[in-house]
Amino acid sequence: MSDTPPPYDVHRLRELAGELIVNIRELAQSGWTPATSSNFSRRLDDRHAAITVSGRDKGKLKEGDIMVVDFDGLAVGSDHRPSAETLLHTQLYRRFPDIGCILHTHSPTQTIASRLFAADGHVRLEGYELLKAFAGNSTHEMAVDVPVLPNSQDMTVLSAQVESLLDAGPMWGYLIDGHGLYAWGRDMAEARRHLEAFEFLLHCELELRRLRARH
Ligand SMILES: CSCCC(=O)C(=O)COP(=O)(O)O
Ligand SMILES: [Zn+2]
Repeated sequence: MSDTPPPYDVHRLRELAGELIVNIRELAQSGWTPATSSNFSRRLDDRHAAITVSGRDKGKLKEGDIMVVDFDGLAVGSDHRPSAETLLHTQLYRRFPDIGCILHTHSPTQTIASRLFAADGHVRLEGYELLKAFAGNSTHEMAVDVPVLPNSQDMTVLSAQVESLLDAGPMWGYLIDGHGLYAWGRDMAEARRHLEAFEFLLHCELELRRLRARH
């Protein structure tokens, strides 16, 4: 065992791991994390994040299923493999000091919407009261275009696409085609609010599409 203390606050890590586990279990119970999919993280400090270990059943997470990475995506003080999508988390923590929590889920609604709207490159959410759930919005009289990125197993490809989108304007999340949704916020409460707003609004768009196709 090493005598060198870890380069992060161990008490803060335990606190954040507890919060992650409670929230991830709730999301798993909603059916948003099938077949070990999805990954989740919290900023620990200005160089480290707590993130889920790759491949774990998100409905049965324990404290040992949360590990620490630096903002290069390298494991810190752990032999586990961090989420395969770690780079998509660390790029946001690096770029935005205000982001404290990132949630990535694979709900049926998110995945179906990503397929249906992939050709458009975005899903337009317009005129909904729930747009006010996104931090900084105070009216329904606006539109939010949720980007839909082509999927890739190469995280450098995906993260480069995300960087270009972030250069273009403010975002609260994005879809990846045939894959799922990324959403984030200052803390867990804000990230959950954004995630749940996306889920609700995407569901509305899918239902509207279904109903309009009948008439
Ligand atoms: C069987 S899920 C495929 C990988 C994925 O999309 C995901 O969200 C989970 O990957 P992780 O390495 O974070 O477990
Ligand atoms: Zn995924």
